[in-house]
Amino acid sequence: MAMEHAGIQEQNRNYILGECIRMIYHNPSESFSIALIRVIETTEKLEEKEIVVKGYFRPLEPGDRFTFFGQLRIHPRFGIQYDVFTYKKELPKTKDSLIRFLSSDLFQGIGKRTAEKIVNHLGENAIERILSDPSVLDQIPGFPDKKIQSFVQALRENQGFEQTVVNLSKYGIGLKLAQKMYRLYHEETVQKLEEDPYQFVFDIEGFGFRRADEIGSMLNLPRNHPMRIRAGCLYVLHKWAQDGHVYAPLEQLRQELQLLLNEREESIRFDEISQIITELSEENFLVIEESRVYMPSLYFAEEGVASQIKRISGNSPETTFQEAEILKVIGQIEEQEGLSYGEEQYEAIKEALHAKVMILTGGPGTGKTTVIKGIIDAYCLLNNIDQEARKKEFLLAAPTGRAAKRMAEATGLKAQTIHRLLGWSGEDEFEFGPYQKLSGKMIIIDEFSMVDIWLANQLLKAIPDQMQVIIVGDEDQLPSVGPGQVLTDLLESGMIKISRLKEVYRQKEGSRIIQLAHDIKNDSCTPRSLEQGDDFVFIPCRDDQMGSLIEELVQRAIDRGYHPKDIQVLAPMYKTNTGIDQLNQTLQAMLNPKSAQKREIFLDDKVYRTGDKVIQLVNQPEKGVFNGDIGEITAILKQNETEEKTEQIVVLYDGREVVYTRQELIQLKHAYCISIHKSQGSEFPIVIMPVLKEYRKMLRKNLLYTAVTRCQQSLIICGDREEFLSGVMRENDRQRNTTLQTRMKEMFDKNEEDQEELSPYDFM
Ligand SMILES: Nc1ncnc2c1ncn2[C@@H]1O[C@H](COP(=O)(O)OP(=O)(O)OP(=O)(O)O)[C@@H](O)[C@H]1O
Repeated sequence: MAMEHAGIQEQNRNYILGECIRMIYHNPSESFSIALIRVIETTEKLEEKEIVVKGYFRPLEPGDRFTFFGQLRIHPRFGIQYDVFTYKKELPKTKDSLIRFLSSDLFQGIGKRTAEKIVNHLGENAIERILSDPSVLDQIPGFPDKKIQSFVQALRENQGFEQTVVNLSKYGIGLKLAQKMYRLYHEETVQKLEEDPYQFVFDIEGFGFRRADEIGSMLNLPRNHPMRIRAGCLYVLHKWAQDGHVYAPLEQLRQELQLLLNEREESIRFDEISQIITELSEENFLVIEESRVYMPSLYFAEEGVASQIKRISGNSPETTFQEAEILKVIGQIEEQEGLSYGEEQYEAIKEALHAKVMILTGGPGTGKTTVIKGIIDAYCLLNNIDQEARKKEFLLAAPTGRAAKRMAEATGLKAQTIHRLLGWSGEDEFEFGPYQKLSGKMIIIDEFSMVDIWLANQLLKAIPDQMQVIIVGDEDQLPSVGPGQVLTDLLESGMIKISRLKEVYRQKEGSRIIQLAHDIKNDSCTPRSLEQGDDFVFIPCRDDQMGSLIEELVQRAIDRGYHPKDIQVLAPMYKTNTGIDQLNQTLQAMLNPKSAQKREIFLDDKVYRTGDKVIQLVNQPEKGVFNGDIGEITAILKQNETEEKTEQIVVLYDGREVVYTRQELIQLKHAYCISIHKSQGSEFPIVIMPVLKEYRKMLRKNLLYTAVTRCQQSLIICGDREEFLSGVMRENDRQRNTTLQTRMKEMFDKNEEDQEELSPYDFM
């Protein structure tokens, strides 16, 4: 930000005027470029005659002259480079060069004579004059309107973005953000910004209220301008949603807003703020209910979840069974599976057979997956459903690909991500919803703690009246990334049948991992919980020793016969000294070092090579890969080796190959170490988990619980014992502002008082 604001005083900034020798790299999707230039003139302390420039700019042609404004940096591997903040194409300045430029191939239909006329009439800054007011061309004799139009268009295309970049840099806006803005408003970007900088807070991700506010000040917009207060209000509300809340308390919203708006000792009054909040609610930009303020999409999603659950619960299951019949089939299944269900497990299966909507909950290893399989088997035996029909009658889904895969492995049936099940298009559209419902007899959704209020609403809307719904999850896991705490609220609403599993089955004999998980859950973690066991060890270690300790631990696991993909390092933060990024570099160098046999491809400062373990960062339903999927780069193909004549990177996910273009590489990250948030819904044989002082602000009960419960066989926590013990005592961020519990009660009470009344949300 400090650097971006340097753009405001362009005159005083250091620059390099240079001529492009050649492009080294260009990523079209982000317009990220690296080029080698010859230095013509510079104010930087630079002795080199050639330098690599790097930043978000379009590809340059050899010979193009630009002035680059930026900062010199020493790259650890590539030496001295120039990080470009903004740049300016050097327009031809002399009369002759201007005529040559305007009559070049860039501008169809402009010959030398017309170019001369333009320059004679408009002078040496003809281009700037035409761009700021194309009507100046009316003065040119013999220049027909049609030709003017196409010329101005071509000139704008050629100069527009660069011109916009230069103008935006006066407001401290860097190239990357300028590109996003330009994509939306093209040549009108600067005009739009100068009319209403606050609008961009909502239009453009990464354009914060504070930035808008600074620009507002530069434009001398009054500080109590309604646009400013409105943008501030929605901004504060968005922040609450980003923190997981469904609503903000009105009083707190007002106070935060007043603080935000009066940071520079303005005196925007409470009543002015209240007035704007009322207006926004009248215009449906927000919803006020009693003393709570909601973004409309969140308000309606909550209403939707409550009303859909009421709708689905309103019917009875198609068939019911006698206890004796159930006992008989359970006996059969127990024999077949070679186990004996515990009391709670048996009750859970029985409840599920008869419930319209039920939640199956319990900590790790309590048998949730075993019970899911039991429910399906019992249902099929009781209803005479054969193996083929099973595939149609049960819908199995989970929020992540990994969790869905585990369900599929456990049940032998197809399981998919919720997004895929609902036919998500990749935009905001779903194939299945209120007008086209899913079909089948029963839906089972695992890892429900990860489902936010928006997705829960979307899912429930698509469930037909007759379908039985089994929601499975552990409320002590991290809450959903998106707003809401749907699982917790549904559990506490008292309106849904719940089967709680408490007895632990996994590694029953002396598993320290499971013991530790339960100690965390029950707030009874002490130094004894960290004592060594067959499957657990805590290794004390200083922050600065962590990198080499983790290398050593990984090496030891490999020596014991584990494959690197079975070993997962989990950490909470990306950018710290021993953050995820740094650990990935260390582990990549150790597990998949550079070699003549391995191809490489660079993205920004990262190198990806064949054999690298990578994680997918976003949902890509059309390719069948989802956020959190982990795979391995199996091939890197050059342009001339592919039919499409593009560079390609092939990643293998559980036996399935997915092809990425170079532009799509930003969807991947190295996965030797991944974030605990991204590990939700996955399990790994060996988990190594650093716990350091530098992670302190992230260390919380539910984060550590989630990490510990990802481990199947061996858990190694290393670092600071005190940080771990105080982290597990730090209350998790479960206290999210939501009203789902109340809505469930209201909705169900309404049902009892007036069975016939339908809520408008039944149709949403
Ligand atoms: N009644 C039982 N008798 C014997 N073993 C059992 C029983 N129930 C579960 N198990 C075993 O305990 C282990 C954990 O069970 P399961 O995977 O179903 O639990 P879970 O609650 O789904 O765990 P997680 O959420 O951690 O994946 C499995 O190895 C399973 O075979």
